[in-house]
Amino acid sequence: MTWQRPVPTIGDPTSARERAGDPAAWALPQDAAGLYAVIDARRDIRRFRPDPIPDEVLTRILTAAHHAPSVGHSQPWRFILVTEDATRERAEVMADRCRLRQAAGMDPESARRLLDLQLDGLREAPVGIVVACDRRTPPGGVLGRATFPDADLWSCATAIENLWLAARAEGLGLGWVTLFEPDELATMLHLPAGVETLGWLCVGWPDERPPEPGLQRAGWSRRAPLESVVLHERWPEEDLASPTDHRHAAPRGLAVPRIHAPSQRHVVAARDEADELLTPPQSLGVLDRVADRVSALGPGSTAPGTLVLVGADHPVHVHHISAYEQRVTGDIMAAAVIGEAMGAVAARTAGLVPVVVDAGVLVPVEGAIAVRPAGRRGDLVTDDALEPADVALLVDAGRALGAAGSGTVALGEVGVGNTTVASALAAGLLGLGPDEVVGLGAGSDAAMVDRKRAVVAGALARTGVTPRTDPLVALGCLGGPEFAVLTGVVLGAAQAGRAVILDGLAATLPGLVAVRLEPAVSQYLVAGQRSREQAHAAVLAELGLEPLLDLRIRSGEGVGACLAAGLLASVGTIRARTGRTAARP
Ligand SMILES: Cc1cc2ncn([C@H]3O[C@H](COP(=O)(O)O)[C@@H](O)[C@H]3O)c2cc1C
Ligand SMILES: O=C(O)c1cccnc1
Repeated sequence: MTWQRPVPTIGDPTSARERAGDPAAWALPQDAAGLYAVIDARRDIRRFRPDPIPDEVLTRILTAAHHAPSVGHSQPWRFILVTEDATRERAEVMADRCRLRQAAGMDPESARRLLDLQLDGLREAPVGIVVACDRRTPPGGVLGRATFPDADLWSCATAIENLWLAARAEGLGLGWVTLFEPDELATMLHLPAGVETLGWLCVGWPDERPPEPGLQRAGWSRRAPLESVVLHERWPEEDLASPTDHRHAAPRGLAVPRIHAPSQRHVVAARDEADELLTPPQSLGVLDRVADRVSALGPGSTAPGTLVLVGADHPVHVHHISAYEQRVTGDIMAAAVIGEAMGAVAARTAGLVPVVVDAGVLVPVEGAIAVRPAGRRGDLVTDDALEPADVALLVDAGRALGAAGSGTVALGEVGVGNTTVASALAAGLLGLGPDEVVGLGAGSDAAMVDRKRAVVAGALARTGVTPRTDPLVALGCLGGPEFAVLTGVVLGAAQAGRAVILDGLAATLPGLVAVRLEPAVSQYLVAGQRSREQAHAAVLAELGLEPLLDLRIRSGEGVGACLAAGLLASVGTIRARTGRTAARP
């Protein structure tokens, strides 16, 4: 039956249905015209009347500044109000010194114009507002600053713009002066280390009412046409110095057909639908985020599909980097064929069909799909893992496997010694050192961990793989057959519109390789779990994925991915069966 929608009494009362019905209803039509008029009429004011600014007006414009956006809501701005004559006079002297110094380095015409610029506002304006940014919180501690450490300064700049527009609406003039040595200004105002200024704002009743920007009227510069600053899709080719100017060189080698992310329309539709359930929006947390993304792939996309379990042996085993003999790989694969390996059992338990692929197990696995490399196999330290032709072949075979079937695709791997391979590949793809990637695998002791690190270091030194290396080349140098086949599985599944559920480290790296080849693949990836392997967290972070399970799983074989697939399927069922709500009649 249909239930009345529970409307929250706090926060956002609107429903997805209302928002879909009138996406523009958030507008403030009665205010928009005024806002545009103020933006248009804002000027940099350099001449001021000495009349005081009423306190309530000053408070209003400072409030507008304080309501600016800030990175991670850090509110790093500080507004130092300067009214003492002595300080304002010293500031003017400081600015004059800078002006002369800067003019000395200019051509005579530009210098003359700079010298003609009015700076008297520093002394004339009744209030100086020095905007300072308190940068003493380390960037990593502020949401959004770890990646853009200067975002705190930009936040302060947005506060200045708010202040400026509010001042203009009040009829006040504002001039932003940056002709200072920042340290000199900071010293004068006793700013502590770690607090930076963005300059001095002269604020007061204007003694000029310029209809156009002063520098434009003075012939200094003109407003560029809008078309010259709005670019479409990417930086124009003709402006790049050389083809190698691209920061991300297109991967060469295998031609990969383009994969498209699900359309934004479908993503929003999936979220709209979830919003009508008789539960608070996004109440299932990470599961809801993942289910929204997967549901956008179409009906049945959260249903359990297949576990593609790929096994291979590794020449790197000669370096004594696994606690187990190589023949274990074949045993586990044989058990998988008859449904007794843990991964195969986990798949069946979650309603997934196991597909067992022999990608180069020492002794061929009877009953498995054979996709075995034909060429040389190397130990990473003295030779590449795979020849390029085999990489291409294995990726292509994986593609077909990923595309076959419906519902989710879970990734699984078996390969004694492959956590060493996975660590080397992770180090190459992420630019990390051996200490940051090597983990315990199926059970290493300290001496074995040391050998694993030495192998990774040797492999990196020999191949020189970096995050810029063509990812397929990296697979050949540092990967292995199961990594190549699973990369193809990811590409094929994404192309077929199926969600891919990643497992542990070795069954997550193929997701990263595929994303490097085709960025849109990321929209199809689900992190099933975060395993115990050291590098796994870094790889998931690079993919921007939050795992569904974080249980220190170290089974490999796709067990974690299958458990997560079951969870995701449950969420699909829960969503399908939970009552729908409607707006109040
Ligand atoms: C009985 C057994 C079953 C496994 N199933 C998966 N793995 C897991 O451990 C192996 C990688 O660890 P390392 O790099 O330390 O050798 C891979 O086969 C992986 O899937 C297994 C390991 C063992 C021993
Ligand atoms: O991270 C994993 O998936 C893992 C860890 C140990 C052994 N095999 C796999």
